[in-house]
Amino acid sequence: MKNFLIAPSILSANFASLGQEVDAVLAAGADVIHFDVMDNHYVPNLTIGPMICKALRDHGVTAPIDVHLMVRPVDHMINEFAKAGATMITFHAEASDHVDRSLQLIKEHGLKAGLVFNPATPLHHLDYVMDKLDMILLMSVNPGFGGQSFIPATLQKLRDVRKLIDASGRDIILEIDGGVKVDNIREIAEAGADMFVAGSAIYGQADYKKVIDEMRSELEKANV
Ligand SMILES: O=C(CO)[C@@H](O)[C@H](O)COP(=O)(O)O
Repeated sequence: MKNFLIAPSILSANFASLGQEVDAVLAAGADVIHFDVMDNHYVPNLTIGPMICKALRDHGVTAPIDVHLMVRPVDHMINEFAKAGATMITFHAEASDHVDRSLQLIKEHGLKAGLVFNPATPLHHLDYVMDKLDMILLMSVNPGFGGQSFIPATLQKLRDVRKLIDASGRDIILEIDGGVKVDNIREIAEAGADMFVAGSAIYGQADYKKVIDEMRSELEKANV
């Protein structure tokens, strides 16, 4: 089976006990912690910053932390999250004045770097930077909130990006975020995704292990 990664989004966790919420999804079999950073400027919501990322590291979290920056500008936050213990950092191309420089900055910190595309953002931002990407994150909802429905047009976009990645010959993770559930994860995998962010589908259930196991068993059936 392909190396699929399941990344619970802590946006849907209980922030009053975040350390335990992260421990619980990792014990339940999650591969990566997805960390949504919103600034009430690039997106109409305000969430968590580098202090919380560092607090999770200090709490003892050793799993990869995937920081999704929904902020404008991005470079200062890249530096702060690198210090705070991020493993990978993605940002929206239109939120950076200098996309190539921001990608380089992430790489200089020794972290995985990626670009994020909103549902209607065209893929031309990939031109000329494929060689600097470790990940590409496609949003399958408009960013800002958990609990939205998967936008079906994203399936074709996944197929298009999968072709670009395969043609590049590079080992770039294709990440999908928004409305991922047990009942659509297989189709999303078949469209080309490797890494699956799921917030409400996991944290909205009492038994995190049961959902993650169900997701994995759907992924095992994927024809890829
Ligand atoms: O970045 C975002 C929203 O902007 C996501 O990471 C959501 O947190 C995903 O939540 P669900 O759609 O899985 O509930």
